[in-house]
Amino acid sequence: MHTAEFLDVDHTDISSVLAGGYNHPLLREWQNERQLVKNMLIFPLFISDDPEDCTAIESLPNIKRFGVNKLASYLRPLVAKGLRSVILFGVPLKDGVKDPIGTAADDPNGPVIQGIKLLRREFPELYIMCDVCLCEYTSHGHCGVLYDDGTINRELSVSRIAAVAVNYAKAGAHCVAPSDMIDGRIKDIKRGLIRAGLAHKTFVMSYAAKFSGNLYGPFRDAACSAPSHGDRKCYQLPPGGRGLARRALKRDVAEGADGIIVKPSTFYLDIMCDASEICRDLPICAYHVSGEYAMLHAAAEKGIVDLKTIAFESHQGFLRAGARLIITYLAPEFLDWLSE
Ligand SMILES: NCC(=O)CCC(=O)O
Ligand SMILES: [Zn+2]
Ligand SMILES: [Zn+2]
Repeated sequence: MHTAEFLDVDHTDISSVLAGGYNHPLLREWQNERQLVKNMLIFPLFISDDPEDCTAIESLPNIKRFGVNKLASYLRPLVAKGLRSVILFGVPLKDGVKDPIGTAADDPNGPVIQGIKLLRREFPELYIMCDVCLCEYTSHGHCGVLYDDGTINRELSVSRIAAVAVNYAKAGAHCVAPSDMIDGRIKDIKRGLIRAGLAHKTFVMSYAAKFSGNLYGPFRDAACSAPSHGDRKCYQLPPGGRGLARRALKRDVAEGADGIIVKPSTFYLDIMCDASEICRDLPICAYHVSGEYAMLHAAAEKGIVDLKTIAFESHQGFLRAGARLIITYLAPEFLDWLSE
């Protein structure tokens, strides 16, 4: 019979042995440059203008759209489990509320302003962020105000978006997060907040590197915000545009952004890494978007991945790439997993 041999090699190369660095569960935790913890999680909330709304979104498993009367009872158990922050998206459902300039975005009786006030009252410790964009509220579904030829009117868009941001801050939002990607809005929002006497207590979180792509579909179902014509490729970044993202990051830091969002997350880890280098003094936030979330769920349902394992693996990747915060639809699951 053949006898297996062991090769007698010189073992003096001690630096080749890495396993001793992670052979114990505690060591594997020590190897994390950043540990995923509950205070990093920001949970997106869709609030509609039907106060009694409680609608499941088919393409976004486990996520519902709520009216203001249904929000508190849904959130209370999550806050009790350690949820520290939410980001609000308004969804106007009523006929005739959308117009070319997104008037409904900061309607004092609209879902976002009413939602801010309710959450501040019901959950004094909860940090309230507001997505700021016009696309949910414009009749054409674009993120800004348009010229007659359908292109973005930058000046009008930015001044409208800045007004909306200031009105959210006036209503009590702790943080405004403009997601429109129209040039120059950070500067104008910051100036508007200073003029309103709110800049010292309002965090401006810029979606500085938001890429146009195929991952926002379920969100558009939830927020009813698909553009009625054209696409967003002239203001959101092209997926290959790493250089453009670096320029946008530098620009938004120079305009006074307090924090930076990279969106989507999984396919843009190089951008997160760039952001943590370019914006090293600011917290970087990854946005694990609706399409990424829906894909993980679909793969888990098919038995291709285990949801919990893949959730930790993907979100750990964002932290490794430089993110410190994560906007994620998986926040409720993570609150349970991190309590185990
Ligand atoms: N401003 C938010 C989006 O554009 C979409 C996010 C998502 O797909 O989850
Ligand atoms: Zn938008
Ligand atoms: Zn958006």
